[in-house]
Amino acid sequence: MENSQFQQRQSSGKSRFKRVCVFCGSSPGKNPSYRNAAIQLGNELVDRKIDLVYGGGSAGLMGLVSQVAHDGGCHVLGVIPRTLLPREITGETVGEVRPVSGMHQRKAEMARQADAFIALPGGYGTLEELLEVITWAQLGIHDKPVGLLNVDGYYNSLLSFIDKAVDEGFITPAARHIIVSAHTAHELMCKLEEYVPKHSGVASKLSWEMEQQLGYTAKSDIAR
Ligand SMILES: C/C(=C\CNc1ncnc2c1ncn2[C@@H]1O[C@H](COP(=O)(O)O)[C@@H](O)[C@H]1O)CO
Repeated sequence: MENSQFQQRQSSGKSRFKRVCVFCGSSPGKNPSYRNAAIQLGNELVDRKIDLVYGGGSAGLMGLVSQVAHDGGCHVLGVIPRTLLPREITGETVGEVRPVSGMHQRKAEMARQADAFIALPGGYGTLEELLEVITWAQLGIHDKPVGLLNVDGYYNSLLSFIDKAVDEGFITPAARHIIVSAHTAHELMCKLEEYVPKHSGVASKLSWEMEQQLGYTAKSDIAR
């Protein structure tokens, strides 16, 4: 994008993204900086008028980011597998709740709805969601930006591992570029606004068997 266009958007509080998907811990984590980062990310979404899609519920960091975005006037969409719908499991979801039939459908629906992805600190669920959208980008299923909020170096060891995989020839340098990381929500949002994909998907624009299995037959739904 032209630099002047970018500066214009920045100063008008507008973003290139209409809706961002946030993956994050269903636990708050021990370090208060994780909770602060979730709140700051929520505030960034509010400032930039970006809607939120996430895994639903009020648990951990998920609850914080969704509450801040909702309180600030953003539309919040929680995508929840029906089995997790009872409130005693995930807690109350603010905004709109979209029940889906399972975990795979949840990830596909979140991906379809979002223009970009951001991972805050989290555990297995967060890692799985993050690595899946990175893999989909590598394959050319989508070219949406993927951001990693590396709060207090939480993801340093993951990034080192990925760099090792590049050195060892398992990940291409272009695919390494898929991950945009930063230490603060503001810095990350600025980088994502400017992100231009460098990788060339091996099978982009194909009608993906996976999408069909998941019930999304429209080719461009996720790739938009
Ligand atoms: C099932 C239990 C608690 C409720 N847990 C979740 N509620 C909503 N979304 C969840 C839950 N667990 C995982 N997710 C999804 O994965 C990410 C968080 O996983 P993590 O392992 O905590 O990092 C999150 O982005 C959600 O989409 C009782 O055990």
